Amino acid sequence: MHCTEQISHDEYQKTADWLMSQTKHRPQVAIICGSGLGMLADTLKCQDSFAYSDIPGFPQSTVQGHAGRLVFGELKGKTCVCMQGRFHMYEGHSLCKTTFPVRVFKLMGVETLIVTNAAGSLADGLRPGDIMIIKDHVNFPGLVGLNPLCGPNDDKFGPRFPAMSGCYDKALCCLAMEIAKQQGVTSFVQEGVYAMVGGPNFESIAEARLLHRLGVDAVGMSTAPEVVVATHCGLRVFGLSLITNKVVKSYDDPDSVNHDGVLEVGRLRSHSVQQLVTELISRIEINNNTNNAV
Ligand SMILES: O=P(O)(O)O[C@@H]1C[C@H](O)[C@@H](CO)O1
Ligand code: HPA
Repeated sequence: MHCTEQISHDEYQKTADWLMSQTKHRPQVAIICGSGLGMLADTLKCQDSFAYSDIPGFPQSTVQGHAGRLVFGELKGKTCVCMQGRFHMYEGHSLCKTTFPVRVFKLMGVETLIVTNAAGSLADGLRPGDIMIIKDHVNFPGLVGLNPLCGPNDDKFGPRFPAMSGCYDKALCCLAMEIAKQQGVTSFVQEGVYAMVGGPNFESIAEARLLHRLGVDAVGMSTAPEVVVATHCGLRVFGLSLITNKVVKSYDDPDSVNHDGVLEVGRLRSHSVQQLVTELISRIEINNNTNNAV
């Protein structure tokens, strides 16, 4: 399923053209909201909003906590587009479909992608409620060939063999840490490595121990394919995980994770996540790459 579906350049372009015919906003920054983090769109001013079901070519969100709405608007002098709801491989979408919006954003002129997610912590120093700035990822599905870039390469988007060594922009990570200092929240903001697993089940204890031994700090079920596609087409990427639970690593630990708990931590930390992302966006430098504006 993942490697056989192909989406033509024209299909991405049609969706981008349709959106640009419906809104006057020309976004420079795109935000993908993780589980329970849809409130990031609430800060946008002068909003134009579209249900995914009304956007030609867009997949549908099926997960609770992912509203399924694309919101355009202004934030601190930047034009943004925000996905209130992302697509996951475990929903049955092909990886081309889960990452479809990223290429549409590229065609609309977006330069910077901000990805957010809910994740479970493996590192002992990461607690529920902490914000982890993603410095790198382990794309487990990608390592076994479940990669949105499988199939014929579209050279108009990027090269056949893109490097991923700098896929999370170092300068943006540093800027976010600096902002965390200025906002006085360093006690719950730190950097780490995110690993994507396929889901939809949470990890077994043996799996959790394996991930821990491999040096993974937090685990989730998304983000890496979006970042791979964004990096391939030259977008600058910033990512953060909201740690919503610790991953159980001991057979003696009676704790157990569930999706409602994940969403609840999102609600509790929404203000801090919003403040960090808002300030980051206000301080991002834009190149005003207008090649795709209509
Ligand atoms: O979209 P994200 O990665 O934030 O969602 C996480 C992973 C699962 O979809 C869900 C589990 O609670 O939250
Ligand atoms: O513990 C987790 N594992 C995988 N994905 C998750 N998303 C939120 N928490 C978790």
